[in-house]
Amino acid sequence: MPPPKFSYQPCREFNVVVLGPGGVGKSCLTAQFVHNEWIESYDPTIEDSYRTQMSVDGRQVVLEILDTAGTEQFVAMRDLYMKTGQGFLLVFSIASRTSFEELEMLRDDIIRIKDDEDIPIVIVGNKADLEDQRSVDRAKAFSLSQRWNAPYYEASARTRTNVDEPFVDLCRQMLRRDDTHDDLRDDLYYPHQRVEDPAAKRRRRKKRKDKCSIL
Ligand SMILES: Nc1nc2c(ncn2[C@@H]2O[C@H](COP(=O)(O)OP(=O)(O)OP(=O)(O)O)[C@@H](O)[C@H]2O)c(=O)[nH]1
Repeated sequence: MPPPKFSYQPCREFNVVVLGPGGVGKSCLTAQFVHNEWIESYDPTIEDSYRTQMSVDGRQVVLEILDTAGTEQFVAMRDLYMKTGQGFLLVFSIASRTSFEELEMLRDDIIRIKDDEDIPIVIVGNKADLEDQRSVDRAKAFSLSQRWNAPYYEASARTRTNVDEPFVDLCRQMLRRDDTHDDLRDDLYYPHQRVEDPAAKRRRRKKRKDKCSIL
């Protein structure tokens, strides 16, 4: 019998930033995702970070999640974390039209600061349990999602509905982007070499990504 084949899958680490206006449920979504806990009280965030590990399509991913402040007085740090973020969860409340309208400006800032139109973004309409208070039509949110080419999820941190899905989707986008950039880097390293020994390629990639530690 031939020996089993092992394919090396390095662990990836990504910085995720959770953005959105104040009170839309960014902290609650993050706490549900990371710790499976529901927070009833409202305590405006200044900045909290979480580290968590997950498996996406069989690949190990470590996420450094930054839960940011939605309240105006704390937004001065925005430029800094937009620079370091590799994926963004843009959260609004389906019960607040203004929170939805504010997302446009946030995305513009991300694109301006990162100088890149193709950044991994997922839009989350939170508080979906408050259907009777809905003031943002699903169709409106979907049309934004199409315009930005960013997936849209309706979620409820309260009922833990669609809490994991946006994070997983964002991971997939970041992994895809990382893989593409790897291939581009490989072409730069070996401009004349069309076919590289696959084992050498794997060793080189392993060197680049071995920084990831298991939590
Ligand atoms: N009904 C309902 N309430 C929610 C949901 N998510 C959060 N809340 C409530 O909304 C309030 C604000 O939630 P937070 O998670 O603190 O909001 P935030 O976006 O982090 O707010 P800032 O820290 O000011 O940016 C809290 O009282 C939560 O209990 C949800 O899915 N449904």
